[in-house]
Amino acid sequence: MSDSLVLLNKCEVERLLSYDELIPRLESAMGKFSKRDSSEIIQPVRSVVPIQPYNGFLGVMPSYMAADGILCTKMVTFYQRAEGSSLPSTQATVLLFHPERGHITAIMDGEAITAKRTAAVSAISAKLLMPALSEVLCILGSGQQAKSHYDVFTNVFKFKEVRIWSRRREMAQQFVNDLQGPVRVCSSVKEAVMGADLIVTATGASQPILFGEWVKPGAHIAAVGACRPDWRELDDVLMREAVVYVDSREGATAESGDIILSGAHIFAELGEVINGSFPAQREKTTVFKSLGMGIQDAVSAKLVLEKLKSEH
Ligand SMILES: NC(=O)C1=CN([C@@H]2O[C@H](COP(=O)(O)OP(=O)(O)OC[C@H]3O[C@@H](n4cnc5c(N)ncnc54)[C@H](O)[C@@H]3O)[C@@H](O)[C@H]2O)C=CC1
Ligand SMILES: O=C(O)C1=NCCCC1
Repeated sequence: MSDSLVLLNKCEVERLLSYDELIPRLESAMGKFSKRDSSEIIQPVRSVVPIQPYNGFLGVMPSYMAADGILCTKMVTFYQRAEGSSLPSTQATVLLFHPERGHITAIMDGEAITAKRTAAVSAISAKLLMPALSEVLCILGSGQQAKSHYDVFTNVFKFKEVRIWSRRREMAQQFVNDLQGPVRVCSSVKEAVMGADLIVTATGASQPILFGEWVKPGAHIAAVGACRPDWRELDDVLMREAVVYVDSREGATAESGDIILSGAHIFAELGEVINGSFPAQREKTTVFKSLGMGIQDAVSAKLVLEKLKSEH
């Protein structure tokens, strides 16, 4: 393959990015990030431009991973869409640069990267934090993230039961109709989460939808939505009673309404558990508050490019 600019669309990125290869790379990158060695990784907190009239925002997510030779940025927009809108809520493009020369080497779709790397990171949190015997998976939401989370969780783990809830029952039913495996559609969040061992919250909610009183003690919650300082998915009871893990302390304290507004204490970053500097308190109720990190996009994009090059 020559050194010319690589352009990749969503189908190509989806094809080239496998969870098997992505998960170990994300674990390694998050472990390194949590060591805070700026000669290894530079990743500022996401710059966010609110687009108030349309309930959206533009996020810019640069990162530099010196030892891995990755210089990258993602540009992502997120809009709170009306139910049933044909437009995607999350849209993104990832740029890779030549770290030494500074020119752009690849421009690729970031929607598939965002869907897969977010779900893969939640799978890492589940691997470390969900109860040792986890039989019931519950997903709240039926959009892009719900789908990628369903895919990775049912591939990596074995559940006896999978449940889904979505604001409109027909959206949850549609989600299930498009799948192979058995999934129970639930009529309320309470019905969906009671007794669940692993709960994924992947909604566009800005007010709490998941209440601590419904959550089984010891369950693990991978909280993916509510990525603005005034948005919530989880209530104060859950946030204060659970052991809270985050992807980045700086990101979580700047962007997570669930953390900022509840006053919850952040116990550790996932990377600190991966490093062994903080324990995985699997026997307790745990929340992993995910906001998304530039380095997750960077290692995903690098993997996509490596896979492409290996085919030529
Ligand atoms: N942590 C991370 O790294 C990332 C987080 N996200 C966040 O994940 C969430 C889901 O994103 P996508 O799946 O791309 O969006 P989507 O639009 O495809 O799906 C959103 C789902 O949330 C539901 N929903 C919307 N408003 C709701 C409300 N008020 N109450 C209950 N349910 C509601 C919709 O019915 C839909 O099922 C968003 O909050 C997004 O910002 C997205 C990308 C990465
Ligand atoms: O990390 C990301 O990418 C995103 N996080 C929050 C919502 C928009 C996309």
